[in-house]
Amino acid sequence: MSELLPPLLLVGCGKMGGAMFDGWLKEGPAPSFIVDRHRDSVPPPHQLVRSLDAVPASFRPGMIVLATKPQKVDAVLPALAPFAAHAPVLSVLAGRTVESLATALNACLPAGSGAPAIIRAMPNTPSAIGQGMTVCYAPPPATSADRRLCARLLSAVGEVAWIDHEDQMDMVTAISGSGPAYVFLLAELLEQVGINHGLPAPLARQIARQTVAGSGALMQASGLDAATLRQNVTSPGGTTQQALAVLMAPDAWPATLDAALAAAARRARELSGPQPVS
Ligand SMILES: NC(=O)c1ccc[n+]([C@@H]2O[C@H](COP(=O)([O-])OP(=O)(O)OC[C@H]3O[C@@H](n4cnc5c(N)ncnc54)[C@H](O)[C@@H]3O)[C@@H](O)[C@H]2O)c1
Ligand code: PRO
Repeated sequence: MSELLPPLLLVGCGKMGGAMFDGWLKEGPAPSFIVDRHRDSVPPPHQLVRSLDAVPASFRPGMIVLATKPQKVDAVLPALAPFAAHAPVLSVLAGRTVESLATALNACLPAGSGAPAIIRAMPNTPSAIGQGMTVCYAPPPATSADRRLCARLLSAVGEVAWIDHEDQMDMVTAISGSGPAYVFLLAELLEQVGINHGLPAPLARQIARQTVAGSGALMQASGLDAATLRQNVTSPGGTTQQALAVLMAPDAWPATLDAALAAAARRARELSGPQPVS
């Protein structure tokens, strides 16, 4: 039997925190506290509370996971600080830099406290089914033990990669953090175009969904390059070639995706520091 994941203090259990927690539940973390205003329940032995003030001061998490919206995080830092004095913080906030978060957290700690260990990570929602992709950045004072613990937690919900340069995180966010949304949009558009061209709606939905899901599964199972898999579909002089000539024109998908990812990365940079409360 695999070793239990350590006790967690998860602050924010919405779409992303919830996706990770649902994945961790399959591995069985040690009894943990989940702080969230909206989630209805968590299975025992874990405890759901509405505010950090309800977490016993004696609780010693192995890892604190911060997954509130960037606009909400500064409000939770004063109550989080006593726990952060004893455990590393894994932040999944888009944009917010380690230095900015450390400065804000430090301001809540008693004078003379050591600098908090903060690991910045960008996961994605397929973590809920163990198919996530998380990229991590862990500068000192995070230790190699903190990195190992973080890798253990995140590898329980998918693949993990590390970067040494924090400025790469904004493009990572644009690609793998936001990426599932682009894939789901593709499924939506395939379905809608099918309907617009006269297909029955249930059929359009079925073929769009299974095409996206099956293509992802094939890419993973085969290990082949995406370009090879694309070429395997593209018969010379056939139908796919005609569609790809439209999509691959320089001013079509290449330019559109470049602009879209640049916009997402720009927004991540805007979120690098404390945000106005919304
Ligand atoms: N959604 C994604 O695909 C995704 C991917 C990667 C990273 N992220 C990051 O994850 C974070 C959360 O995003 P989300 O989409 O899950 O948002 P969300 O709104 O679904 O979840 C945030 C949760 O935090 C809770 N919360 C906020 N303030 C609180 C407080 N003071 N006390 C207790 N609970 C509080 C809310 O109840 C909510 O359930 C963001 O920082 C985002 O950048 C999201
Ligand atoms: N969802 C978050 C956002 O849209 C971060 C990546 C995916 O900001």
